[in-house]
Amino acid sequence: MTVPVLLVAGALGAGKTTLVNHLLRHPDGRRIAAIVNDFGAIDVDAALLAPSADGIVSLKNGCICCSLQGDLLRSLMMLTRRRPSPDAIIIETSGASDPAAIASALLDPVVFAANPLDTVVCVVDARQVADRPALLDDPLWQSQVRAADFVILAKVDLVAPEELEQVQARVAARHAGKRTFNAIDGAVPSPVLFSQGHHAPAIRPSLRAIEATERFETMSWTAPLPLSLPRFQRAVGELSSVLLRAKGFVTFDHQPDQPLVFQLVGSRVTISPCADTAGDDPMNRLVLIAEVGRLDRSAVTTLLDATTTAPANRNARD
Ligand SMILES: Nc1nc2c(ncn2[C@@H]2O[C@H](COP(=O)(O)OP(=O)(O)OP(=O)(O)O)[C@@H](O)[C@H]2O)c(=O)[nH]1
Repeated sequence: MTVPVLLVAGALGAGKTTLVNHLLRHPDGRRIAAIVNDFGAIDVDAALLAPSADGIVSLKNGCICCSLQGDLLRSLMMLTRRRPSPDAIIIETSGASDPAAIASALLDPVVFAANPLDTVVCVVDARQVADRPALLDDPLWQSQVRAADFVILAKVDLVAPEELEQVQARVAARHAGKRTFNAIDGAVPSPVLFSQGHHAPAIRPSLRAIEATERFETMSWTAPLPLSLPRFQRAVGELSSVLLRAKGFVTFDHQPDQPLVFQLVGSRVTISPCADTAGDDPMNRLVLIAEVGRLDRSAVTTLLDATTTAPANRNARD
């Protein structure tokens, strides 16, 4: 039994989970399984994925390009053996992953025979590139785009038409001939991503795979009590200059029954309602990611702990 693989790469917060969710919600008759890789210790992406998927495996607390490669290959084998077997398996890399390293593992002849690498896509946040074009020259971003057959320019709803043209021109200038597709909320026609025949993807392994742990560090924060919204907003304001990415679930004291999804990408924050979160998990759980050396863990913990409405903080001013 062979089950082809779609590899979804892209920087932290680019819009990978949103794209995978779109594909799971619009499977066009395919049974699609997914393997998601969160760099942090808390399972945020798996919790945000459509329950309709034909199997989801979450590999967390490391990168499938380095420390979790064995787990990735075991998960692929496990999903392939499911009955009925999936028609396709999507692998969503963590934003810290170098897809070239994952692709070379997948191009191993034994793995390829069972799980041919069908397509590699790189999701690029069009808003981030419009704001900071130099990101395209970052070695990890370059490696992610270079490894891809297609670039998905995500969040095009957040850029003006002339900005979008500039972003497209910048990608083309650095990666001549690379085909790009625009996406809003991950909406890309699935036939583009699931090709009929398998082909050699555009992988050129980088000279040296970029080790995620050399570049990024992550910490988790949890709290069992609701948070004060103004205090949390202030804390996030203070942290946003240090953080590259943060995500997770929060609950505020004025709406203690409404779990919310918290997302921070660069300096952009969104908080949106969440249908459900896992029953026994703490009501607030966040993963925070920054460049190595920039996270003062105890200061961040103290700052965030002070946003809870725990008795010790009740007298703090909002
Ligand atoms: N406005 C807008 N927001 C988007 C779009 N796509 C994704 N987002 C938002 O961008 C944030 C990050 O999206 P994710 O899909 O979680 O990004 P990711 O690449 O999976 O993030 P990591 O796995 O943490 O690297 C979320 O708040 C999304 O709702 C889009 O097309 N338009």
